[in-house]
Amino acid sequence: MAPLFSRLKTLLSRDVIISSLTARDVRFPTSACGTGHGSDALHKDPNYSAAYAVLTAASSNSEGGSLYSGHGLTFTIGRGNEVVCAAIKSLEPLVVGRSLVDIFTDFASFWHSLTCETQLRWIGPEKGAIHLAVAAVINALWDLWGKIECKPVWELLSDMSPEEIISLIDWQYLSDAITKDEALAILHKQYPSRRERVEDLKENGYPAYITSAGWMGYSDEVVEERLQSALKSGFTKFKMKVSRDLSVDKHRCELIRSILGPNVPLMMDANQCWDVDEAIAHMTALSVYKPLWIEEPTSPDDILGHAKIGRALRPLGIGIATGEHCHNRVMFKQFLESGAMDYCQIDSCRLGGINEIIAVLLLAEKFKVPVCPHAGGCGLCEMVQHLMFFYYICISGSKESRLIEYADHLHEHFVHPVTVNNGCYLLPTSAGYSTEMKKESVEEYSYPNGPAWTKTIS
Ligand SMILES: C[C@H](O)[C@@H](O)[C@@H](O)[C@H](O)C(=O)O
Ligand SMILES: [Mg+2]
Repeated sequence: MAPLFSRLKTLLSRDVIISSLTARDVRFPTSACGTGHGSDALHKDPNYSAAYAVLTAASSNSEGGSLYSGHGLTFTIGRGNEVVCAAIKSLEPLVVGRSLVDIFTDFASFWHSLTCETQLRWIGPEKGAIHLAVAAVINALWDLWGKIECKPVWELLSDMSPEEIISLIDWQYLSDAITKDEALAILHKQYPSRRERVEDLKENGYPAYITSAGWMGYSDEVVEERLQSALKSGFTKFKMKVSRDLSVDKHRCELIRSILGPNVPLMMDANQCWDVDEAIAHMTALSVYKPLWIEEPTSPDDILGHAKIGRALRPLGIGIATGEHCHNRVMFKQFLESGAMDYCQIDSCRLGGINEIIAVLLLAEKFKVPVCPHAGGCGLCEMVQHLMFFYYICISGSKESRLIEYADHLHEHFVHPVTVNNGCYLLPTSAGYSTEMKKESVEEYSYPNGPAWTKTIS
């Protein structure tokens, strides 16, 4: 029996079960009054939202209240939230009544039981609203586990042995690209030096780039003001949105480069707005502004298209970044194996939560593609910090070419929001996955009956 699992059995008896699962539809009116927050070429009016899953755990033998609660979420940009909340409710019979010890000591089987339930899998499999719902539930379980162990999730993961980490993954569909032995070798390589990297993180944090200075809907004045303030607070790397309109993009590039200078790293994000050949033509025209990468240049499902764009743009010094809409490990496997992705942008709740994300982090390491996770949104920064700290400590062993995205929105609604100082994420110390939202925020922004919405609607 692995040490972590025996310790878990001393902390919890088998009769501690999941006693309830609720889904709350929490939406923030970020697009109200045409603020432009979060907007891009295709998503012009996002209302950043969380399909918020709350799990409670209690002893099945007592009348008493719950012992623990875990909070998880998946990110949507508004109306889709109702579909994901309904999908979370559909998972309830697979979750409520299950023993926590059974779940955590064979987490891969539990994960598989959610993604492969014989009738629900038809509306995926492992994609779309049902997979987002799995992510919310799995994220809530990790938050719960961290709280039981009194550790932030990055630390819970980084204290696991390579074998324990491997046991979290559902290996189905992966064996042609990475074997368990190869994954173990990656983890064992970094094992002896884990402590050094924890110390480094405590001292220096982890470098971030900022997105929220360059949303599509911002006026020139707002872009300028936000860039200046980001520079002042210590950011040194930036991302801007690009669109189908080349003259608008050139104008914004001129503006942004005039403020940042020619050499500050600048990323561009097209949010899927071009066909493959259009992407090549558009980015060739923007190459004078020296973007480090072009993100989501075309359909997120078009692996061969990304490969073609990459072949055309790499000679111009532009890499291909994608992944925020890449819905499962099988898609990532193909992107990585075919050289269609230069920066791997896992999303903390597009994939089915931490268990599947670890599989992708290991795949990316095997194919030597740096991971720069998608964040921002609502609660994504809170989650990805744990994933990147774990990735650095246990898998990559290096910060080179690997950045965490940061956007400056909605952190105030979380009980333990991220702390970013001088352009770097700092190590979180509170137990769990940083996913718990403030009760008053959940009430205020519950859709459609929370005061924030009744005021807007009436
Ligand atoms: C609608 C959203 O804000 C997206 O524009 C955002 O997630 C973006 O793609 C990003 O990379 O941060
Ligand atoms: Mg993006």
